[in-house]
Amino acid sequence: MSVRVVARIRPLLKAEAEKDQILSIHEANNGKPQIVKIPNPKSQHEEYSFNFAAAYDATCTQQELFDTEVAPTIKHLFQGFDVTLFAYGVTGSGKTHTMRGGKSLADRGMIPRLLSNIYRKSKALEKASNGETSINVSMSYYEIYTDKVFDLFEPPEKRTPTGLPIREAEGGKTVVAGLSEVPCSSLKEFEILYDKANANRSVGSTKLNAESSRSHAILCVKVTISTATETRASTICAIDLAGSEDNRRTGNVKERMVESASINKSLFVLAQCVEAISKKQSRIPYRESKMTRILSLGQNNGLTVMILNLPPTKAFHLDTLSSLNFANRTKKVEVREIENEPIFRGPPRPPTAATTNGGMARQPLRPLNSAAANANILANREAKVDKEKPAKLFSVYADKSKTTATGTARSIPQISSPLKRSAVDTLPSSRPAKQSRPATSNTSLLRRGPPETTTITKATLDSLVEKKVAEILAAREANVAAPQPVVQEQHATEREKAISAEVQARLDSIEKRLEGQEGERAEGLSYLFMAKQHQARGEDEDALKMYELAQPFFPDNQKLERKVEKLRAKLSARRPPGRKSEDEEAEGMVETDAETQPIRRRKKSRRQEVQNTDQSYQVDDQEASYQVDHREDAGYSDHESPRPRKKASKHTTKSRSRTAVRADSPDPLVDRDDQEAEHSSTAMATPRTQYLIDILNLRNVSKLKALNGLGVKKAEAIVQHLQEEEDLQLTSWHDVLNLDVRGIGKRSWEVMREGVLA
Ligand SMILES: Nc1ncnc2c1ncn2[C@@H]1O[C@H](COP(=O)(O)OP(=O)(O)OP(=O)(O)O)[C@@H](O)[C@H]1O
Repeated sequence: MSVRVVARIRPLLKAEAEKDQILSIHEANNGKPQIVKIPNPKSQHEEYSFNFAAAYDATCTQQELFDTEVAPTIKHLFQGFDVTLFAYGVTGSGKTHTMRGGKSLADRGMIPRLLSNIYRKSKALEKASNGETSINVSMSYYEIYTDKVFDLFEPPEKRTPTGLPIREAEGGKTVVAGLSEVPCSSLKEFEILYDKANANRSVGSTKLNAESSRSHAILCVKVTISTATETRASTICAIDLAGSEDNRRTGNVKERMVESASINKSLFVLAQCVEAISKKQSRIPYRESKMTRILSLGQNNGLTVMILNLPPTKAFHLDTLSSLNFANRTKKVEVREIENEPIFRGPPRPPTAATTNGGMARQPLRPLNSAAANANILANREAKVDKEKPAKLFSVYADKSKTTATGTARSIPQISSPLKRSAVDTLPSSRPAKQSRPATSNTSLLRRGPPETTTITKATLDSLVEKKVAEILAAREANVAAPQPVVQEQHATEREKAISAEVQARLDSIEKRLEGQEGERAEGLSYLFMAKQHQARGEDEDALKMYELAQPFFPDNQKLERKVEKLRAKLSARRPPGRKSEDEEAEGMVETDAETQPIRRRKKSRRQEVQNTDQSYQVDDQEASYQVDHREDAGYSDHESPRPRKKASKHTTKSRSRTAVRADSPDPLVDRDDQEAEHSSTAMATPRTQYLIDILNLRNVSKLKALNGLGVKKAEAIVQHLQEEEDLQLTSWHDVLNLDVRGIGKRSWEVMREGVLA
């Protein structure tokens, strides 16, 4: 099934005038309001039509939106399906209002209403089953701020600068390691917890929104239903994305610009992912931003609902058009509806450290041997007895149940992830997903049991660490999960069980180093992405600022230095720059830099096409989509909101392949014609190059074989060559090209590199 996309137009704000409204909602052929119309910014008498699953105008209340869009998903949640609910839109369009809402009963957003509903349904089910069914609710809440993940249940002062690492888990899911998961058994508890966590969220003031979210916030609510025979857990994730921003209008200062660059970059990558999915491309660039890795749109299982928030006025004209185009593509993204499997109970066995630890957000349940399942159930029971159940108080919502005392967020027991290895690690957990954790935590960094007392030699330690690093690199290379716990549980050997705290500490430090480097580089790359976007729109001053911000991250990059010099010269030669007209912005093509010329040519010819099809703005879904996509190609792909560059169908082969390389490259520094930047021995390796280097340094035939265009013989020849040069450690692309392996030339290395993330 596809992502359900619904549009919501927010009401006019005080400072906005009625005459400036540009959006209207219309009925589709089925008589339901589903169509959003917006004028062509260049020709007001023309309109574009976008057809969604539903469209809500400014009169839509929070209750109405919840009843029609969110409440139906709760049924699926209780049936064992995961659900993703996310709000998308430009800054100030109403995302936070929709998801979190205000304090009054009527203003409450989707999230508090969702929780209210979950608790109400849980109580009804428990009651109807005469106590045979028990339902536990727990949650994690985190933000992605400047491409780093922070636990919102932790106070900001406890944050580490690099944030929490994210990892691939089973089934391609992405999980955040070290995240708190907090049991929360009543609406009142939730309110306290949620308010406190929201106070930790990064919010700032811009000219477009006094309380602008500077981060993407992700709340994951896990509902675990246990009966006498089985336990099943499913998760609903409610995501309030930060909005894209036009920094000429936000009035952002340097700090805000940094946040903005990161927000825009992640949304840009999201748009690229959606485009790649809708075009059924083999490579979806999820990995280029943490938000897209976590959201994994199109990779996640379960229902996905996107609420497209739209500001009604023409001040946001181009942004709104961009959002509508994005949403139009998103509705074509297919998601798999896969039920989380229950865990059946079997003969009991005592709980082990691993079965009472482990567990991460959105971890799917997997069938297990009954012993493992039972161990956890036993642990759950014990946990229940031990745990002081927080008192409940319902007063605000329509929930029927009544309780008396209130708890505070502090009093809520907080189960920290096993990855943190805190004191609570030894506590039994109520999380059934942990049943699927291995009894031994030896072969994956995702699992960490309490320190074993067994002593092992330094050589063993080194070999274990090496093995672990090799696994991480292999998992990255193949873009798949690390070896799976269930299998490991069955095949664990005694020696592996002896992994000690010392090994874990060393692994931690290696991981931290890797994550830290990636984080810094990602930040630098986000400036480059922004710079490129600005430059493509002819916003040279902003582009220069972004390039300058990127410079410290790429200190020896001559290509970047040349760009900065060139832009400075261009700007100083220019008269004082005036603001461009909206028409020019829509064209987005005032740039004279050779780099953007292919796009300018493309747009011109496409604009021509639009002229020929202008008369047919159809309401019909298919046609509307076609028209929109078609027109979007005609010149709306480069306005404020980040958009991927489009491939042209009417170009020479040369220009097409050039564009394709750009779209495909994760690194703006390595456009095909710019590769000298990487060929320099001092340049930083791009992610793909780095992966290739890592694999080569491992000297592992099977990992090399997995790369594109490389047969066994060549892989063996490379490894043999590297083994002969025992001390050789490759550090750059230049080193790779200098390898003198028979039959492997520059082109072969390039093909291998391209195959790394494909
Ligand atoms: N449906 C609505 N009804 C009433 N007011 C709304 C509605 N939607 C948005 N608003 C108001 O519009 C303003 C901007 O909304 P909000 O902060 O939710 O935007 P946002 O999209 O989350 O922005 P950002 O991305 O900058 O965080 C707020 O003052 C909010 O109260």
